[in-house]
Amino acid sequence: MTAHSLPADMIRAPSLAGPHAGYMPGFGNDFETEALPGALPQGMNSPQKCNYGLYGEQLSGTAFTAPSHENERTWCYRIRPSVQHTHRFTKIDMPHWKSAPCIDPDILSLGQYRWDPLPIPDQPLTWITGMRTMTTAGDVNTQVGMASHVYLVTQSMQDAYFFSADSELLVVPQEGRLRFCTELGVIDLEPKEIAILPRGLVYRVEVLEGPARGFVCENYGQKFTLPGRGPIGANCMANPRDFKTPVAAFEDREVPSTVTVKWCGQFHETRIGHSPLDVVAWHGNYAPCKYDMRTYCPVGAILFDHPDPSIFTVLTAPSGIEGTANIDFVLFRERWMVAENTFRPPWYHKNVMSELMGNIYGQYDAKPQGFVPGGMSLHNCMLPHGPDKTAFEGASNAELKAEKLSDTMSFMFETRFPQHLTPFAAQAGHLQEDYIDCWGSLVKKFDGTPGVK
Ligand SMILES: O=C(O)Cc1cc(O)ccc1O
Ligand SMILES: [Fe+2]
Repeated sequence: MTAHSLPADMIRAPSLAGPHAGYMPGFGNDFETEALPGALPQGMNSPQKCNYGLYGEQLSGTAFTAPSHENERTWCYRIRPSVQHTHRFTKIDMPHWKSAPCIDPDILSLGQYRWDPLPIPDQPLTWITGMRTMTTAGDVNTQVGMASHVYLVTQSMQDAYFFSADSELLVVPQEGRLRFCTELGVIDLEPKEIAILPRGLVYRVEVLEGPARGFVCENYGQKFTLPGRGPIGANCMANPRDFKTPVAAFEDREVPSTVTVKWCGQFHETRIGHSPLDVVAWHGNYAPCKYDMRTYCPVGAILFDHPDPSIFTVLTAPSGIEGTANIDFVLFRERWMVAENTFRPPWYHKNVMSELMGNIYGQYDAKPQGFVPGGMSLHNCMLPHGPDKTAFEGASNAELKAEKLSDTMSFMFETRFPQHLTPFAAQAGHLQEDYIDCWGSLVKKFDGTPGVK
């Protein structure tokens, strides 16, 4: 038997050309792809015998009976069925990867918080051991809410694989380049891109350029989807064709390996004698993808006022309450500011939703200092926030000519649930103890007399 190891001997479907040869365009499309000719059954899912001696297996991402437009599943044709990749589990400790509910009565999550970038430590850290949970919200057992993490990765996973039964992972790199070798193909990821790794998908993470740091939104609930654009129409914001799903690629490798599974907030390990990335062909709409945020087409104020930041939603994960997301992923990227007679930065705000922000690069308009690349902030449910003193005074007195906000990319994970700080986030040396002082020097201008102050 020949051994095909990823990425050196990666087997690609030969039919795709162009700059994205390893990827297929579209969001949630019904894709089909095969790494060996004729491996994918045509016209049916379950032939009596599959070509190449492959096993047919369905991966269900939604309930069988979910409405057709939301129903997601993928048919995999693989060297071994998954039951041979995951059995006889042993519980293992992963002390820094927490799940909701993770509420410590001694930790005050009520507040506005900001963190400097997490320093990358000297010790070797993989995708699993390098995950540092900052906040949790909702409940992993009832499949509502989310967790936010920072990943610090210095080492590739070797003969080691992972899947989360708890969650879909939205990955937002900030530094370094990673390769996700998944059951359904290979995704290379770098800053300015994001990836979505579906619940249950098995993968290994390699470091292409390290160290790697970034943010993860772990979504316990319904899958991320594109927001409705309403009157904006059929174009702009995130366009479906800019999402890229990898073509089929497989490994036929017989080596002692481990599979780590996250299940109901706990970690378990299973030992097997081969690579589980053995899907030779697949078809369906439940698959990983990546998206280049430079293709996000922002729509905003072209005459006056500052619209709600929901105008910049890239992806939304519904909660079951219409218009009230389990999670919105919102992008603040470079754009023109042209609004007349307007205070242009984000306004002061109290929000029923809780807002966790991260800076990928550059300067965020509401916080010219302190919110730095790799840093994060949390404005929890109904906790006031807004421009700091410098941003307020600057924007209140600026000449309102057309201005390009260049060299800037920040994002927000916004959830309907309060977010609770983990012990790590509350005690970390990179927590900025003086964050709230950024509003302390805002002066009272009101003196009872009319007129612009
Ligand atoms: O800066 C923030 O915290 C997020 C935010 C963005 C925006 O455009 C309006 C309000 C708001 O809170
Ligand atoms: Fe806000």
